[in-house]
Amino acid sequence: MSTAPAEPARADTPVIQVEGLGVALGGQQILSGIDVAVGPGEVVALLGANGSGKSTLVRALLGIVPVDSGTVRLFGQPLGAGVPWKRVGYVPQRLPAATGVPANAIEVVTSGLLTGRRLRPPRDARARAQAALEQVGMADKARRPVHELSGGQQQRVLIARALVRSPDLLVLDEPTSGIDIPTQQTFVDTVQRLHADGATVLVILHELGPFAPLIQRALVLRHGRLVHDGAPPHARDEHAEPGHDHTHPHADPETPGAGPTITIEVTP
Ligand SMILES: Nc1ncnc2c1ncn2[C@@H]1O[C@H](COP(=O)(O)OP(=O)(O)OP(=O)(O)O)[C@@H](O)[C@H]1O
Repeated sequence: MSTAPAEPARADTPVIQVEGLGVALGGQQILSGIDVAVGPGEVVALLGANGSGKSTLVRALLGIVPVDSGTVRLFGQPLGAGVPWKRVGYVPQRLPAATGVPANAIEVVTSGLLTGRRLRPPRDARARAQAALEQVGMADKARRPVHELSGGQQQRVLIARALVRSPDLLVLDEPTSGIDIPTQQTFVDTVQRLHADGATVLVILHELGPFAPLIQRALVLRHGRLVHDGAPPHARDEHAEPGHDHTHPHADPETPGAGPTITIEVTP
């Protein structure tokens, strides 16, 4: 088989391009028929009820779970060694508070600078990692073992680990859950700065919350299918209060693509 050189990505090449994506896990179809393209510089929220497949979609995009059907391209390259992974930052869903990770915060953040086979971090890694910790308000905890940190602090370390790469594509799985409000705002400001520098952001959110001013477009999943791709829904005022933790779109399940009438309900 010939191995043609990868085509250089054009400026208008979608950063994320998904066609006919299907994922099955444990014998169960989790995602079906997902088509979506995210262009350079877009900030897109991924919404949907618990179990609708948001994390699975993000994990499939990043090659963490296998794709059963369809294709995924990042920066114009099919998933695999051709993807410029160095340009991708990922913040996974929050770790449980008590993990046995035998590393301190700055070591975890520095690991964000290791890519591919390169096991030696760049010379300025320490300074960059310290600066990233500062951006999430954790500079004073750089040498604290991660397992001694609270769940919210561990999440901030994972965010710093993604930020230290100065990613062109930042993918976040519920990044602000378990983080106090002032820190959430600091983090949103940081994402805003990355966006202003041209980064593309895909963020799974339970509710738009402090991210609302940044979100230009929302994708809503329901039972593993995309039912909305367009304007972000408005939070219902009477439900949009702290302490409410369940989010789901109000789309008719039989009418995919129901459009801007979708609202987010946040129930106690
Ligand atoms: N490794 C797996 N094996 C089998 N089923 C899985 C696996 N991972 C996820 N699932 C199932 O896939 C469905 C979608 O899960 P996923 O975590 O993607 O949903 P989600 O929308 O991110 O939910 P949440 O908001 O609760 O994080 C769920 O029914 C889940 O139980």
